[in-house]
Amino acid sequence: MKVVKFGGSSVASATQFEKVAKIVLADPERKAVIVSAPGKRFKEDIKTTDLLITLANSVNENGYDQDALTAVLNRYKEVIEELSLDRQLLTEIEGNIKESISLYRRDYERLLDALKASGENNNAKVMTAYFNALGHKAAYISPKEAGMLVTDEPGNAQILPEAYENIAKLRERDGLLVIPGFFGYSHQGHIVTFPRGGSDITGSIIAAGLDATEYENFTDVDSIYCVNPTLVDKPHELKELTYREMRELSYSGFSVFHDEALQPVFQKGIPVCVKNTNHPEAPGTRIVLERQINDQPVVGIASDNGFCSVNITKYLMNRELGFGRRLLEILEDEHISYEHTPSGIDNMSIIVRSHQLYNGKEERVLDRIRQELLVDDVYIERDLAMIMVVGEGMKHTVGIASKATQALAKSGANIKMINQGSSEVSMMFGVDGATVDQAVKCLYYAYFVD
Ligand SMILES: Nc1ncnc2c1ncn2[C@@H]1O[C@H](COP(=O)(O)OP(=O)(O)O)[C@@H](O)[C@H]1O
Ligand SMILES: N[C@@H](CC(=O)OP(=O)(O)O)C(=O)O
Repeated sequence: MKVVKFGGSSVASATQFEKVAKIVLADPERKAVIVSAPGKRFKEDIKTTDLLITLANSVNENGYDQDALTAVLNRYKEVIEELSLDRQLLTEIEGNIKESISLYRRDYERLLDALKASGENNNAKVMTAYFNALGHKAAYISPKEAGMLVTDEPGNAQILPEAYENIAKLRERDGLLVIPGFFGYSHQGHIVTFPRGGSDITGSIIAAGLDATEYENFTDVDSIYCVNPTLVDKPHELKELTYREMRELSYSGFSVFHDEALQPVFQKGIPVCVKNTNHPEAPGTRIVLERQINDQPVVGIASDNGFCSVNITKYLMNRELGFGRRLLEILEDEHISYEHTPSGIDNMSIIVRSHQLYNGKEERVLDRIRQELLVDDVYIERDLAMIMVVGEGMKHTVGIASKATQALAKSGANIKMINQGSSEVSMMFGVDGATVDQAVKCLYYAYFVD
């Protein structure tokens, strides 16, 4: 039994729906179909999720922006009309969106989650109607019916362990199961969405719950490439990656597969195959527990912007018991998660995502560090980018770091920090945000071309 997830680009238009049906029906093992909300049809297009966010932002005491609602409805209208589906579906979609607006009008966080979730929810209903119209038995399964229980954190849901037992019961159901991605329900009865891009997470949870033999993730590229294909022309295709490699790469910028989507399948050892809806014959990339390490120690180079570093200096920091703990406690108190903590004997840097330090939080954190830890100096460095060089083979290969530092020097990027975890599956470099693209290109040439 396979679980198949189709990303936003794969369900963006009637033509894409036709490709999806062809793919699903070509293999009787494909049992559960997870769909995203309609994504971009062309480069400048706007994803339905973003249209829904605009709609949520327009809601006030007096109503909402009718144009914003029309923009959302048009995405479904186009598909319903072109596939000659029952127009009643569109009326239901409109009713469903208006109901969410009137229910949550005074609670922005819940409204936002309910509207964001409606993007995938309504698309799953349209997809089910399409399978039925083609004469195939398919049922729309709401995340509530599937028992997708999640934590009650709007926009940041995490699956609860009891959800897996609920999902397992779906194995007995006949026909295709069409399940909307991106959200679940909390014990409090609220719709709660996963982080952006979270339909990948739903697919992985359903695959684990159903004990699938494979999780197929259909997108708009033939495979996962060794660098972001928008940065380098025709980079190397990756045939196979381990879960650990993929986790590092997706966390660090390979947006093709959500990093939080690996845990559920990893725990069950279910292989993931990333494939192209527009070219399903291509073998795609398999993500597995172990792979044969070949003579290519580095498999990928990922990068991400939007970090900042809180740099702290205190003489004899190394002798002060509990310094690190108290510093991290301040961050915990302020609800800030950190990414890396490179350190020296008298200094420590905490790398955090910049969006967490806003609305006066930055000043409060600095003041607390000064007053509670009596540091000699503390300041924040913004606009940092992190580059991650990843590969299971790195730990057995001499000279990986020197190759990287030479390539970074050649690119003109100034290395602000280097971090290598004990797993030795990755090496991180912090550079100025403005220099990161050129840096990645030079690293790509150093490891994959030269
Ligand atoms: N290393 C990479 N390999 C393949 N695609 C990548 C990589 N890094 C970033 N991407 C981007 O990820 C995109 C697919 O992800 P996404 O837009 O989320 O697709 P979907 O619509 O299927 O959810 C690709 O079009 C590509 O631009
Ligand atoms: N539609 C949601 C969830 C998702 O996973 O979408 P996509 O498959 O288009 O990345 C988003 O845009 O975040």
